[in-house]
Amino acid sequence: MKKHHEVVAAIIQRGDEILCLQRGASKYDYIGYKWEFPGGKVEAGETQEQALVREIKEELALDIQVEGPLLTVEHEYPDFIITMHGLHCTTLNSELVLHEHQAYKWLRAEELSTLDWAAADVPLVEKLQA
Ligand SMILES: Nc1nc2c([nH]c(=O)n2[C@@H]2O[C@H](COP(=O)(O)OP(=O)(O)OP(=O)(O)O)[C@@H](O)[C@H]2O)c(=O)[nH]1
Repeated sequence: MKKHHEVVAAIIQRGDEILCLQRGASKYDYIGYKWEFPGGKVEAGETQEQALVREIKEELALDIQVEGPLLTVEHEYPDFIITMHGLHCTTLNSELVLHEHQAYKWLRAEELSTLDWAAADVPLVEKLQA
């Protein structure tokens, strides 16, 4: 049976721009170099909000405030399944450091579709553009 992960993803808004991150190489080629929203797996005993604040601090050295839900997506990849909660966030500081990703962009909602998104993110991008 495929592993199932609960994932949180931050839609971080700064003015009218949203933070997009590019992953590096991955053992799964369908994820490597894809664009995604910052975040990661919820660990045992954590709330979605706690997991997201922790992940964004680890990945970007950024302090965020979680504002509320955008959309939850369930997506089956060839090797695992994720339930991903996309949450609207704002930043408390704007200087970020890339600890785990290879690139970032701040884009307006209408520009998001210029990137090659991880498949699970497509519904989030569509909702942001609706
Ligand atoms: N953070 C994040 N993960 C996403 C997004 N879309 C998407 O398919 N994922 C997938 O969800 C999973 C999240 O795991 P992760 O690797 O970022 O999280 P983590 O740091 O807790 O995991 P690790 O410690 O195993 O590396 C990955 O398989 C990732 O490819 C997204 O927009 N943001």
